[in-house]
Amino acid sequence: MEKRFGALRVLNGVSFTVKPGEKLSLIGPSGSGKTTILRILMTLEAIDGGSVRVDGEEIGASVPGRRPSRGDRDALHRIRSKVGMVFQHFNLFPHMSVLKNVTLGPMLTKGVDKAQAEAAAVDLLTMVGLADKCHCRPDELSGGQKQRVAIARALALQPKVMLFDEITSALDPELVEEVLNVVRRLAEETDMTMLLVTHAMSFARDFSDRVLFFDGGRIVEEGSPESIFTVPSEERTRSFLRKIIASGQAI
Ligand SMILES: Nc1ncnc2c1ncn2[C@@H]1O[C@H](COP(=O)(O)OP(=O)(O)OP(=O)(O)O)[C@@H](O)[C@H]1O
Repeated sequence: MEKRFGALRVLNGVSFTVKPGEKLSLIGPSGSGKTTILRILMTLEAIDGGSVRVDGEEIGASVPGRRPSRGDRDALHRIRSKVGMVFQHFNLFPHMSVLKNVTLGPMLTKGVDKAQAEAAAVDLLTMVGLADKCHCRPDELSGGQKQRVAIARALALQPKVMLFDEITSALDPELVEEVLNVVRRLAEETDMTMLLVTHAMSFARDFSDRVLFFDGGRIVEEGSPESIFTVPSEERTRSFLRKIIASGQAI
């Protein structure tokens, strides 16, 4: 796929396939295009070249000056219904209770009735350890709790693919583990396909079946966590990891 923002070429011939159930991490320097890939998969950004296929649904590049066809819009809609995303800054609805944040999607987009949506939401909130917070509003929660609500909200739509975009970057350090534990459990206990963009290398190493290293809008190297983190073959990967280690982060 290709992606530009104005004159800036953000993704340049990026091509990869993710197997059903695979846990994939996207790592690389700031600005290398990782978040843009997740936003494309979530249908929040259009591509300028190539195509994207999610669970058999394909979308092609947008054509300047041409409105997307009905078929393109339907494919976008079907892809969106298969993909859930958790963002760095939670993006909860601030004026709604935690429970409503989780029930709204299934009720609006899947026509699930209120009682059923609430029962499912309580189960999910229990799973993320927040059953006692159902009637709180987001501003009454810590960052870690908000992020766990955001995970429950994405799961409520029963996605086949979950995208996690730097979900601990906005958290105080002591809250990071409570969120990562939820992701760890999902990775271990479900067969969802999961893509993770992260600067937390030791988590990427534990979590992933495979790691893609990006730089300058391209995949520079891909492989198992062991190969990427212990014997990277590309100098750009080695240089990136040296900087991470020099900053004091464990890998
Ligand atoms: N909506 C936008 N308009 C213009 N430029 C954008 C937009 N979104 C992203 N970019 C630019 O695209 C490039 C890639 O951004 P992206 O957020 O995908 O990188 P990233 O690898 O996720 O970086 P980080 O690790 O800092 O989040 C950056 O140069 C960024 O400034």
